[in-house]
Amino acid sequence: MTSYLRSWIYGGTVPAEQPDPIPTLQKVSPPPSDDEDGGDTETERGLDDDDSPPVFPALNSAQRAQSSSNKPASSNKVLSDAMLMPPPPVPSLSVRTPGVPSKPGSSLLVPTTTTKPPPKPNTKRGPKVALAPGFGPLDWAALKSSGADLRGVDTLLRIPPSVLKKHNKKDDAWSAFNGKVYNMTPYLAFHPGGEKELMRVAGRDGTKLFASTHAWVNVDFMLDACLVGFLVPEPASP
Ligand code: HEM
Repeated sequence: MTSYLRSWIYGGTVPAEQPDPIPTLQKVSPPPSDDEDGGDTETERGLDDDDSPPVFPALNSAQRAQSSSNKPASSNKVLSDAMLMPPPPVPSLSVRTPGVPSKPGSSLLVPTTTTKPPPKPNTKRGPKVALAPGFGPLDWAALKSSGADLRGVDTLLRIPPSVLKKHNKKDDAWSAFNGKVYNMTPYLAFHPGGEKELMRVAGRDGTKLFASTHAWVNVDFMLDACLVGFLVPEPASP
């Protein structure tokens, strides 16, 4: 059976082992019969005891003829490993050292953000000051909307730097932020950064220090009830 399969697969020429010779058809003439009909029963054809399947493909088929004679010898070769297509190259990712670019121009470059050390937090700002009871942000909001006079002036003023300079005491502390002058005195006890820090800009323009400390704080909203006027250039002396 194996020799038959081999002959089927290799088309008759087996490289390693020679196939069994293909049996040739032998014409068996029926034995002389007494039957006048000429004899057509199974017993008469001699097939009654033969359970073997028919040969496939048939011994005289065109398929068999083609496979055994027409194929070139090279088509029967089994490819060895060396003749096969080589496997794809191993991706360089597996041998890449973290933090070191594998190849210039590679799409697998480490993002520059991961190689830079994180920026140091701003340590220039002082710590939050513990506010006295009744001086929290909500208390300040309540005081602002209470209608109490937090300006100390009857009308908005035009304030030159020389005038601003004079308001530098705790009980009379003015400061300019973005061209607007505010009376900081009522806010001193409410400032989360403490009175001391706030007094650093008393009597002068505090825009720069304010922005470098906490640019996200909305001073115009925080001190809207404390507005006293606008910073103007010094009038020219006569
Ligand atoms: C009059 C204008 C100012 C207002 C309305 C104001 C308001 C505030 C507010 C609302 C906070 C809390 C911020 C937060 O929690 O994120 C704060 C914190 C602080 N402020 Fe001011 N501030 C003013 C001016 C200043 C100035 C001139 C300084 C001077 C350096 C200063 C120094 C600080 C500091 C050090 C903190 C620290 C606490 C923190 O880390 O939050 N502030 N300020």
